[in-house]
Amino acid sequence: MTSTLITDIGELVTCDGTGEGGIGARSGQAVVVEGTGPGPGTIVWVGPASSAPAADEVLDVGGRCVLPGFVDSHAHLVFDGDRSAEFAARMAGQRYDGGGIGVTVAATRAAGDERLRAALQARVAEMRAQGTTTVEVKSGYGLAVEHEVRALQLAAEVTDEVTYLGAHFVPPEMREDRDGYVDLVVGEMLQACAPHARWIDVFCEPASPHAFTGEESRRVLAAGRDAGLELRVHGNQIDHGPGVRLACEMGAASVDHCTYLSDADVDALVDSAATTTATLLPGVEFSTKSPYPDARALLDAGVSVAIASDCNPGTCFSSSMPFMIALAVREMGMTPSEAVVAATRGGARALRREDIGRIEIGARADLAVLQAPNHLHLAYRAGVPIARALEVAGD
Ligand SMILES: N=CN[C@@H](CCC(=O)O)C(=O)O
Ligand SMILES: [Zn+2]
Repeated sequence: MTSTLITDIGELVTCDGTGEGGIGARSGQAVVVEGTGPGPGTIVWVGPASSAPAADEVLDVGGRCVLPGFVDSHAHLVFDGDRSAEFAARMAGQRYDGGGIGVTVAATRAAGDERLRAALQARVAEMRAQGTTTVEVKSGYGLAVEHEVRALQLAAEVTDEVTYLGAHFVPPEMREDRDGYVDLVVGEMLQACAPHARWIDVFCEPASPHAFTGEESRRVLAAGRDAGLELRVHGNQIDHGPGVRLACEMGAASVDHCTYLSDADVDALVDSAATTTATLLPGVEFSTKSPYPDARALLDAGVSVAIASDCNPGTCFSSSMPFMIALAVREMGMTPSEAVVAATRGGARALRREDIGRIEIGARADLAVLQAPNHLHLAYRAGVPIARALEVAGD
């Protein structure tokens, strides 16, 4: 067991629920971490630097800001292929309708295991280099039994938060038999995939011919729950629809996107705030030229809000949680404190995790450090790589 005392912290952002937006930011603090390595240690002490206990090692962070590592609770990282031309077309006015998923499915199916693994590992490393210490990873670009299982197995090599998303898109070979594809997703594919996943997700979007209706989504989620998986939903991304209310009704941990919300959707999110988090993905609005959801109104109404990257080749090929924080502040009406909390403790809540997303005694020592004195710089210095995961001896 090695203990490490982290000292000379400019601002310690605990996200402990106190202070403006729950940021729990304090100066003059120190943190002690204990670990046996490999893997993250545990936070064993937090308090005034003047009364810090002795430790085996001292890590002087030189007046920088220390905060919980970002919890990116929505990402699609197992894929091959390039869709940059689709992005350029959208910037020229084309609307996103989900059809491009088929391009990624073809490329991903054709890729060898080693190629997919290397790409996945590089994406996770890219995230860590920007301060993300937990990421959820979905399947959904295989859409055939062996390809979905392969994606989940690869995802499990890099995270515990693995999500089965067979209901991402109706693949081309099943286009004439949608019902048959849903049968597969809730039948043989689910049986093969459930042992490799914690979560099940569905792209509930009746506005897209490529995605799933409310009733199809209900079937997928119910089958997943029966198979022991917990629920997440892609909802209300392209247009108004049933996704948000379905997620709330079925007790999903998170409903993600929430771009188009009716008053009834907001009411459902308020009523379900103890169970269901609205995970906002502002990089998608940026990359699809869509309207940003009104996070201010959701927070004021009492909705549980997280922000995540949705890193994927179609709607947002950015892995940067600092960029998402900057967008949340600039475009969605969140204060800098609220955005940081939504990217840490909020993401943890969307994953039903209490051991991450906060700096408290007993939490995992998943920490990030900023090349800056305080958290305001995350949005203030948008586009500048000031955040990174903090490596602590004993980890
Ligand atoms: N909308 C569904 N899934 C992804 C996009 C997938 C893609 O276009 O490749 C999303 O979360 O935005
Ligand atoms: Zn997604």
